Amino acid sequence: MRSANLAPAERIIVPLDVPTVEAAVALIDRLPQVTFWKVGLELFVSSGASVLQVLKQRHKRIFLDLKLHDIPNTVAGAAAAAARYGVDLLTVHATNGSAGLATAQTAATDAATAAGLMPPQIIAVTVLTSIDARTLAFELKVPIELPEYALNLAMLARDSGLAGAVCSPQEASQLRDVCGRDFVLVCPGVRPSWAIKGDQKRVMTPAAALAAGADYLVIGRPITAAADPVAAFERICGELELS
Ligand SMILES: O=c1ccn([C@@H]2O[C@H](COP(=O)(O)O)[C@@H](O)[C@H]2O)c(=O)[nH]1
Repeated sequence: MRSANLAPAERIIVPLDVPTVEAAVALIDRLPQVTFWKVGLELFVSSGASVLQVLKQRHKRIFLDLKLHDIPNTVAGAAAAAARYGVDLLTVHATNGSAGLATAQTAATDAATAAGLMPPQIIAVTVLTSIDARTLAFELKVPIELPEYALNLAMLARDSGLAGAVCSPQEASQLRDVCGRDFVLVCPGVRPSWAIKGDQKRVMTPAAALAAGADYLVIGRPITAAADPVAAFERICGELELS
């Protein structure tokens, strides 16, 4: 999934972080200009896969953000099941290690091919954007600097055959330089200057994130929790077009 010729609006992935499929459909229909939606843990756990069908019917691209993390056999089974839904992107944690990452990609590719579908691009979550350097060092006891740790995890994903990584835009430039132009970088932790950070710790503005090398920006609450989500989405697109 090369992203070279995409318009700014096509680079924005909006998460459906809502508790019911009805709320998800309302959001999808309120924002017809959004081409790429993310289904994450809240909606998938509450409502299962039905929303994926809704998105398919509306010809939307789908990022299934389940952040799979388990032993290789279990991750492979879940990745294969996800691939049979015909999703475009799927997440696993890079900390699965190389065996789990490689098995997930193979299982997803085999399952999609057997079903006559395009295989999903599997991308590895490096360091959650809600984690700051202090938490990484003092709670998680990771003994190297956060940017170096994120880079190591991205390289592990690349060397295990994955298509890309999820990272903070603060690490995007370094990951782009090392992992190459074709490695897909998906960045949450994106906040326009006028939005609040909430629980996100390692943030950048949308324009700065794209300039740093992100292919896709995951932008949720600044759009979905805005009084006028359509105006918020258009404002971000306008800022990206000016940059
Ligand atoms: O490191 C990560 C990985 C995934 N996410 C997901 O992205 C969105 C961000 O939503 P906002 O409302 O823009 O904060 C959310 O669905 C997370 O699960 C992330 O934030 N950080």
